[in-house]
Amino acid sequence: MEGSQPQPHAFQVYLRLRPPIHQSTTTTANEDTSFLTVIPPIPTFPVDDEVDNETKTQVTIHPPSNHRSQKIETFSFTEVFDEACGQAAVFGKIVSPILEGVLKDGRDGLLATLGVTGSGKTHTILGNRQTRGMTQMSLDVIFRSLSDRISRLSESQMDQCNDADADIMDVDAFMTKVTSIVEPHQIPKPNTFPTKPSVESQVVQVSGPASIKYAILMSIYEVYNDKIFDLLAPSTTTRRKALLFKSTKSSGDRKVVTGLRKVMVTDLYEALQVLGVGQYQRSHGETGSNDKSSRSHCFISLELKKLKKSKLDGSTKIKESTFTIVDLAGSERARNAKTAGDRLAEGGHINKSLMFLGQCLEMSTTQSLSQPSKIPYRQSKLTELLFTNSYNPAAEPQIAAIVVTADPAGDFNATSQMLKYSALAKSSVNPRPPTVMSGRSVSGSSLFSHFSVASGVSGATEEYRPDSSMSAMSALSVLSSPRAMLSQDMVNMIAFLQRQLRQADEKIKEAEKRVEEANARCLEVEMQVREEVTTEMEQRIRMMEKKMLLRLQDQAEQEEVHVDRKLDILKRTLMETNDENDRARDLEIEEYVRELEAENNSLRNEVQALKRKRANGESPLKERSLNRLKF
Ligand SMILES: Nc1ncnc2c1ncn2[C@@H]1O[C@H](COP(=O)(O)OP(=O)(O)OP(=O)(O)O)[C@@H](O)[C@H]1O
Repeated sequence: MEGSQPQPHAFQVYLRLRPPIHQSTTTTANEDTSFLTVIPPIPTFPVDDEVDNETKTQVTIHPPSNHRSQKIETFSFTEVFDEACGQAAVFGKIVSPILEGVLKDGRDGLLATLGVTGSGKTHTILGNRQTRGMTQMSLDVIFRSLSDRISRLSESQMDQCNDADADIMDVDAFMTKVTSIVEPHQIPKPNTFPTKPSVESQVVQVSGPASIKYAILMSIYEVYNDKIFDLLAPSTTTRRKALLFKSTKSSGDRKVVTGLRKVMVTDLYEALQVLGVGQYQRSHGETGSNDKSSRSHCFISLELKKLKKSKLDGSTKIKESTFTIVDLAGSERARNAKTAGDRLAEGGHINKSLMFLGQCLEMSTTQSLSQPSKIPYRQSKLTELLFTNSYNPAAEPQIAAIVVTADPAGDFNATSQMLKYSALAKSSVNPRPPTVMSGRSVSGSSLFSHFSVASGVSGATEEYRPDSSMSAMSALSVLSSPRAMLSQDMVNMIAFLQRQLRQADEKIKEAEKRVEEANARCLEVEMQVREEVTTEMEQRIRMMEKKMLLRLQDQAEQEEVHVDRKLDILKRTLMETNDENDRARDLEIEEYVRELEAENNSLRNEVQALKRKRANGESPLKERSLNRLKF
């Protein structure tokens, strides 16, 4: 499964310890000021032939007794080089494999040193008066390996491979130009560079027909206050022009430093001349921590142009590979460095860029190389320069190594901080207070002779008892004296701890399996309960529906009876109303009839009376009354 594979890391990260140089006047020869211990390789049980039992990969740091945290931390690296390791050993283990990749496979290579100020970064990269650094040894190996294949670029070839607006120059023209600006005596002479250690045995066999040639271009630049400056283009004015880091037409997605001066060199002597100019031009300064402290991140770039002539049309195909050597400025604490003004501002820029580098390194140990977008390397010029080409998706990733340098007797806080973000893995333990074990109290002198480990989820506790008679005090002195040789007892104890860890691991896995099974069972039960609840609910709903229907029917019937009753009342009321009306009308008619009859009677009487009067010959007035009656 892809996710479970260990992720490839952008860098191999090595740790190199600096030997003590100046014995403090207040420190006696026996007094041990070191807070750092290299853990001897743990023998594998049973002995595994494939495991390199000589390679040291871990260190522990023990805080000074007055430090607020007494946590003992362990850091893992690709390999740890102790104080006794010289330049040749470091070169052989770290740089030789990179050079093989560059010379044989045409890959890009990167070597960088990282560490607190004064921890030995520049010493590793450039050496000192007596010893060569990785740069001189690399140049020596490159020229020895390519010897009679070294060539110069023709004008047209220069145009062909100049993708970054570079100022490509022959070394003679370059030295003439430089010495017209800089006093020649100020530039370190190549013959003052040491010749030791020798690298004759490290020569890389380059295969292919002898017609394949190589041209070598050298450029040196620095990142100072987050700006890139060319160290091979000395200026007559104090104002230097910063260079751009960008992608060009021919470089595609890959970013390159544009406008750089690139000097064509054909042998070690010429290369050392160019290196001398770069070293002279680099920003240095005196600080409280280092009297010749690097105040910038210096990049030395060696471009190998592989020239292959076509037999068909005589044109030259150019394949490029670059080996970049980086001497980073050291992180520093202003209080220790006793800096002010420009130096303080430089220190701020240095620390900031190193903080970003730390973030990128930490993330690159947890991220897959296939997810480069998640590494925040665009935060500073330094991280962009270091990481952009490591993650170049268009090309094979470069072979990259970081050498973290540390002074075991230097600044504890700064060094532990540096180890924290550069280590490939880390763990820590807090010295434990007296513990109650198996019903017995373990305290004081027996704390170290009885070592307890809670094993796995069951909480069972196993005890470690040393085979030999190592006393609590001697165990204590081993733990507090990092430089002391670790006894067989300690090795046994570590092996015992490893066994315990393995057991705990197995128990954790078993417990995880059980939790998974329990989860599955829970899920099953949950499904069953859900089904039962659903069925019961459906039954209840059906019953409720039935009840509701019956109640509605009841209601409807009652309504009907109620309405019928109302209708009856209405009918009755109507009928009663009609009867009363009829009776009233009849009475009225009767009354009217009676009135009419009365009037009739009175009229009849009047007619009788008139008739009688007429018969008796009475007046016309009386006749008129008679007419009215006729009418
Ligand atoms: N492995 C070593 N063997 C011998 N001397 C060493 C070693 N490492 C460092 N030194 C010496 O320690 C001193 C400080 O080392 P160096 O200048 O390389 O530190 P640095 O990490 O580059 O510091 P800065 O970041 O301030 O430039 C120098 O005198 C150097 O020669």
